[in-house]
Amino acid sequence: MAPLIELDHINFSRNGQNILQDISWRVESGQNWALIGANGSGKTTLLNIITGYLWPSSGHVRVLGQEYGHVDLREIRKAIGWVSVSLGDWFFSHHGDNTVLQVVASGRDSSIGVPYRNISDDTKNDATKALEAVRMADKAERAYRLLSQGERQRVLLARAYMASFRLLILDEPCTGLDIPSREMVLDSIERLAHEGQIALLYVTHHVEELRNIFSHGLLLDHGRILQQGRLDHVITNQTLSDAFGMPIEVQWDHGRPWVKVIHSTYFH
Ligand SMILES: Nc1ncnc2c1ncn2[C@@H]1O[C@H](COP(=O)(O)OP(=O)(O)OP(=O)(O)O)[C@@H](O)[C@H]1O
Repeated sequence: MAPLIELDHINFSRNGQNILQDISWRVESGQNWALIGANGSGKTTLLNIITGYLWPSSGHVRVLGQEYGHVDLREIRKAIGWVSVSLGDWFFSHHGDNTVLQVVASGRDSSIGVPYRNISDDTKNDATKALEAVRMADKAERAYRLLSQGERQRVLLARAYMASFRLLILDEPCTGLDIPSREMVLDSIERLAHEGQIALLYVTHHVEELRNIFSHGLLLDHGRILQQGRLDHVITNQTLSDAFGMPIEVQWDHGRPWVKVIHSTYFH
């Protein structure tokens, strides 16, 4: 089977600034990747190239076996989900009065619009199962706007269950969450990883969010790949200290990395 993502020597510059440099990366199906990097390291730019919203200055992009430039991007995008806090905000402002069930059901055709009526019984049943998977079934009839930030993220994950995505981008889904809310979102992601046939691409600068469902990592530093491969090779004292520009120590616990800043000379 063709790799889900193949990037060959991607460069991207804007206004004379090299934002991404010489990025070569393959994501095979069956792998879940973490995309890690400090603020401004190029993560969002890379995601926009993968989803065809930005065009690289040079290099080749193939996604789901299709070479960009020779493919209908709308078809590719139907196979790629992108869950982010901004998507949650968008639903809040455009469809906040809809019920949680309606928002989840709208994932069935991967459209951004929400079907207000005429949800078939099959879709309703599937949406209810998806809500059970993220432990939100009891709030199915509640208006989406009444949910907390963490609940919103779990509803968007349930919505992603409904679509037949092959690749799901989880773009800093724990932003703004307290510890229990974060762990509940991570529980939902873990269930999605175990139950779904979806490859996950988890974007973060908080490596302690990476539970052991993530097999591989790509670490960006100022638009270049600092390290890629198995997650435990990518997240090390050395690589994180280099990427974040301060001394960091990693401790692994049940396949999950936790970080400690060694001393705070950085800001002095
Ligand atoms: N259109 C553009 N024109 C000029 N510079 C840009 C453009 N888009 C992004 N940049 C710059 O490219 C760099 C990478 O930005 P990007 O948003 O990809 O980083 P990021 O890793 O997603 O950051 P964050 O974690 O803060 O979201 C930044 O320095 C940003 O200012």
